[in-house]
Amino acid sequence: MPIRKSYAKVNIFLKIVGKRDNYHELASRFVRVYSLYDIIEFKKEKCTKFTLEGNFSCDIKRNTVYKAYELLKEYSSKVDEYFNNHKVIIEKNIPEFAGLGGGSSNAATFILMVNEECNLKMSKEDLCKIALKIGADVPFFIYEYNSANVSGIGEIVEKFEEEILDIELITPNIKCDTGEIFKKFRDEFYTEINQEKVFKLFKEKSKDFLSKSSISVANDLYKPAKIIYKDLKNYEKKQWFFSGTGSTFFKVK
Ligand SMILES: C[C@](O)(CO)[C@H](O)COP(=O)(O)OP(=O)(O)OC[C@H]1O[C@@H](n2ccc(N)nc2=O)[C@H](O)[C@@H]1O
Ligand SMILES: Nc1ncnc2c1ncn2[C@@H]1O[C@H](COP(=O)(O)OP(=O)(O)OP(=O)(O)O)[C@@H](O)[C@H]1O
Repeated sequence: MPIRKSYAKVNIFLKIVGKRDNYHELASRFVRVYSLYDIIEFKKEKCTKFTLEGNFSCDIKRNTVYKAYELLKEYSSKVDEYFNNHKVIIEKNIPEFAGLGGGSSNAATFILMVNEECNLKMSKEDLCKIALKIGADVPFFIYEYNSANVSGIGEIVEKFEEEILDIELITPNIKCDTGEIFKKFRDEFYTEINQEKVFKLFKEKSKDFLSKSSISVANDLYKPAKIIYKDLKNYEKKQWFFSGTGSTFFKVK
C-alpha cells in the first residue's frame, strides 16, 4: 500500500531579494525536519469522487492535496481512474499556520506518490511546474533534499551539502497569516539583500550561520511578524530562530 512521510521544513535564513508583482523574491535555506512529518497513504477503496480523510481546518476544495489532484488529472486519465479506486488518508502532525510548510509538503508528497503509482514518468522539473501553481514552498519538497538554497519565489531549488541537522521546535498557539506579514514587511520594513551577500550566505553551513546570527537578521519577516503578533516576543530565546512567517521557533542542536 503506498504510504509516505511528508516532512516539515524550517527556514534557517530568509532574506528578501526583491519584488515580483505582489510577491517577494527570497534567498532562503530550507532544511527538512526529520522529527516532524505527516503520513500520506493511498488506501484501496471504491470512491465515487476524490476522497481525502484527515484533520484539516479547511474544506477539501481549499486543500493543497486536492489542488494537486486537480492539476495532475489534466495530465493523464490514469489519475482519475486511480482515485476512483483509492482514497487518500493523511495523518496530520505538522501544525498549520506554523511556518513549517505542512500544506506545501503534503501537496509535494502527494504529487510524487501519484507520479509513481500512476506511472506518469514525469521529471522533477515537470513536477515542479505543477508544484509552483500550488505554492512557493512546494518545489522544495518535490526535490526531497535535506538542505537547499531556495530563491526566486521558491522555484529555484539548489541542493546544499551539509550534515543532517537535529532541530528542536516550539510552535506557540499563534496562527500567523503569511500574507499579512509580507504586507507589513513591504509597508514598514522593506529592505533588499544584495546578490554578493546572497552568494556568501548560500555557501555558509547552516550551523555556522546561526552561530553568528540574531533572530531578526536571520529572518527578514520576524520583525513585521512580531509587530502583528505581539506575543511572539515572549518566546524569544538565545539560539532560537524563526521559521518562515511563523509561529514556529526552532533551535539547531
Ligand atoms: C514564507 C514562506 O513560507 C517561506 O518558506 C513562503 O514564501 C510562503 O509561500 P506560500 O506558502 O506560497 O505563501 P502563501 O501562503 O500562498 O502566500 C500568501 C501571501 O503571502 C504573500 N507572499 C507569499 C510568498 C512570497 N514569496 N511573497 C509574498 O509576498 C503574497 O501576498 C501571498 O498572496
Ligand atoms: N494539506 C494541508 N495541510 C495543512 N493545511 C492545509 C492543507 N491544505 C490546505 N491547508 C490550509 O493552508 C493554510 C496554511 O496551512 P500550512 O500553514 O500548513 O501551509 P503552508 O503554507 O505550507 O505552511 P507555512 O506557510 O505555515 O509554512 C491553512 O488555512 C490550512 O487550512
